[in-house]
Amino acid sequence: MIVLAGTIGAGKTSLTTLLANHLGSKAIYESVSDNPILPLFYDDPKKYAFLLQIYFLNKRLDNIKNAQENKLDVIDRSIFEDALLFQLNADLGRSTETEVQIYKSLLTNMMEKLTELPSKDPGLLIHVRVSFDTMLDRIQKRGRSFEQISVHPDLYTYYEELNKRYEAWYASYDRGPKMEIDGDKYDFVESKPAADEVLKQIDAKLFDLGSLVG
Ligand SMILES: Nc1ncnc2c1ncn2[C@@H]1O[C@H](COP(=O)(O)OP(=O)(O)OP(=O)(O)O)[C@@H](O)[C@H]1O
Repeated sequence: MIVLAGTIGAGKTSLTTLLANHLGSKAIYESVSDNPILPLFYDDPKKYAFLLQIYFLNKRLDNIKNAQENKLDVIDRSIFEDALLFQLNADLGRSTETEVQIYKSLLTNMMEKLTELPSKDPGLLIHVRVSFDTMLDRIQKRGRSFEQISVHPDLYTYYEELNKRYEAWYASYDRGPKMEIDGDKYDFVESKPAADEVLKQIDAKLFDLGSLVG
């Protein structure tokens, strides 16, 4: 399986669609509109951070189970970023260190159990890197009301810190092969040439890894 990673609004879901169409494989999405906890979390992060994390853990495990048929199936968000988001929430006082520790130990326990699956670790992780300015632009343009800084001014710090932490997170990711896409340079949603270039870069990596043969 191939997994996308990156901050809020980086374009993971769009690239998942593009890539799965290009490879002729299955795209597996985590639906935001069906998520009943997300708007509650944005309204009252302290109350709902832990519940949201458990909700996502359950969904991500489902996604991994669904992506076992074909090594080119694409998941729009990796399970490995959730701990980064949850730790940030704890550092901002929206959850406690005890909750983070319990979450991490549950995650480790569940991931150990997944050894039974043929491909529990991604064959390739693709990080879409965007600058803080691009991130803010995209969140605003997409217009999900609960994600807007104009609605929840505290989100500015949350987004800024999240964007900063992604760099270290990507550098330390070691579950398998990885690559980065420059989401500032290549607007693969708006520009067909940019989309073609990004797909070319991913194809080249998949060839190198032996996941695609020419
Ligand atoms: N572990 C988590 N903890 C808190 N919030 C999360 C977590 N995972 C996802 N979210 C929230 O869920 C929403 C969707 O996140 P995600 O980044 O997966 O999709 P997205 O913003 O639509 O990304 P893209 O535009 O790159 O497709 C965002 O509001 C994000 O903050």
